[in-house]
Amino acid sequence: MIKVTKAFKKIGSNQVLSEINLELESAKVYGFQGENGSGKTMLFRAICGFIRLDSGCIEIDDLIIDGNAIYNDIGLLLENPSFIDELSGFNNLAMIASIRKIADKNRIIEVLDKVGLKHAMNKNYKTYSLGMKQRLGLANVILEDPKILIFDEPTIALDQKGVDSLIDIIKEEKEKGKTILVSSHEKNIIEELCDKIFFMENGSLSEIS
Ligand SMILES: Nc1ncnc2c1ncn2[C@@H]1O[C@H](COP(=O)(O)OP(=O)(O)OP(=O)(O)O)[C@@H](O)[C@H]1O
Repeated sequence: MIKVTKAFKKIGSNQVLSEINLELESAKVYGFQGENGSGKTMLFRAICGFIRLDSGCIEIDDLIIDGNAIYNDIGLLLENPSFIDELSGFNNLAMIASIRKIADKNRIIEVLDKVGLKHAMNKNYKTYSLGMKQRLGLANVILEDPKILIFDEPTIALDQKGVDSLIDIIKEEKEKGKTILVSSHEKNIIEELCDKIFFMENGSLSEIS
């Protein structure tokens, strides 16, 4: 369970998160909509512990997320995932997997297959198209089977086949009991996938459905 209580963050004179309250459960998909700059990415970063709130609190499974503690069972896909140019897609994931040793070689191949990149897994990342880079980002998010999955604009640069695999992945992960957060400007994707939809505006959050 993710619990956000009165989360507040100002950067300069800009109120990027304004008294946000949220409770997110497992086995649910939550959609976040809102104009560019409305605060969706900031909220995701705060949940991951990448930015420190000015006030308020974020708790995940009773762990308070602050400068001292982060919850490490989260897979996050940010808008522009970046990997090492000179390594192949496979070796980029293998390097990441070598840190926690949760995913082995077979798991890496399995996720690359799932996102439709198996055929190109030995090619250097720098030769990947934008959509292939986004697919590798997706593979990285699910690689270690995290309990919480956050997808920030996941459809960027994906072709229809890529979008279809993304939808299948999100549905499958929900079935496995994951808590899933998705931001997208594509209304139909949000409506098809999400159990609850939130709208962000100038750092404030409201519930649409
Ligand atoms: N590194 C930063 N330093 C200062 N302000 C920032 C920084 N990153 C984002 N902001 C500001 O925080 C606010 C929220 O931005 P955020 O990236 O969360 O928007 P978003 O809803 O994710 O937008 P988009 O739909 O374009 O992805 C914006 O006003 C933005 O200008």
